[in-house]
Amino acid sequence: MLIGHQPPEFLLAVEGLTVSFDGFKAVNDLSFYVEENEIRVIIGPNGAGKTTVLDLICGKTKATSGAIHFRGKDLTKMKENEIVQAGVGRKFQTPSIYEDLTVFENLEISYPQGRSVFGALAFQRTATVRERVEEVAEAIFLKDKLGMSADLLSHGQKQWLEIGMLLIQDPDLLMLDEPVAGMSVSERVKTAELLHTIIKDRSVLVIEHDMKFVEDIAHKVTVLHQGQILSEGSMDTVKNDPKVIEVYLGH
Ligand SMILES: Nc1ncnc2c1ncn2[C@@H]1O[C@H](COP(=O)(O)OP(=O)(O)OP(=O)(O)O)[C@@H](O)[C@H]1O
Repeated sequence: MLIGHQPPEFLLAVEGLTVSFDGFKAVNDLSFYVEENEIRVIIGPNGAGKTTVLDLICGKTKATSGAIHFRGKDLTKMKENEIVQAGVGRKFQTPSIYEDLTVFENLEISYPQGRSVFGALAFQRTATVRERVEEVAEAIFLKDKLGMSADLLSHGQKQWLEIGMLLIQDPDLLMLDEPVAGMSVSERVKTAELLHTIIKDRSVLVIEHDMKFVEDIAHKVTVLHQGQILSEGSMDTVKNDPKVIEVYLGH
């Protein structure tokens, strides 16, 4: 080894990850590495294993073999709640916000301190919590909607609110499954802006089919096919890769 040469520091190192469902390998000996402050996008045809990869990272699905290193821990050995505590936040495709609460209350109950033994809603509204709620609301473009009942938000605003509910927990890795599905063009542009702002303090792993959006956000793209990497690199590299055109982009 060269003197003074440091191995690169990855926030997330997925190594040899495999999961079999009744003998079918949905993810097959997969390895990829995400750096600090990186926006990584996973693309690929239907059934490629994209959602399963996020399920494995957040502990919803248990790996058959392989490792997922995150901040010195192997996530494959941890329970879902421990993985959240370790700093991994995951947003699913459908927003799961509390429709009958206001935007403020949705953010407030997601503040980590809210999950105390006294119950999520009973804790005191400290100045710190209010400040943090306002800061997050501003980032997700909902500062002027804090008092609004969440059921009155547009679909895109509900998606942002859910991202906000994860951001308030300050995860080091935020995983988003098709965050701009169903959003208007202007909402997509603002979501790209939001992701570029929030990676100052974290990395983001996104599954997405909207290639314009991928182009706007991705530092690096991983193309999955049949549970394995078909191609990886910059958007330019992967979109000009004949293998990617053949199995995905050409359709
Ligand atoms: N719990 C499970 N049991 C059995 N098979 C599963 C399970 N979860 C996923 N699969 C299968 O694994 C494969 C990969 O599914 P996955 O949802 O990860 O694909 P995807 O790339 O996210 O697809 P899409 O773009 O359609 O969401 C599919 O063939 C799916 O049917």
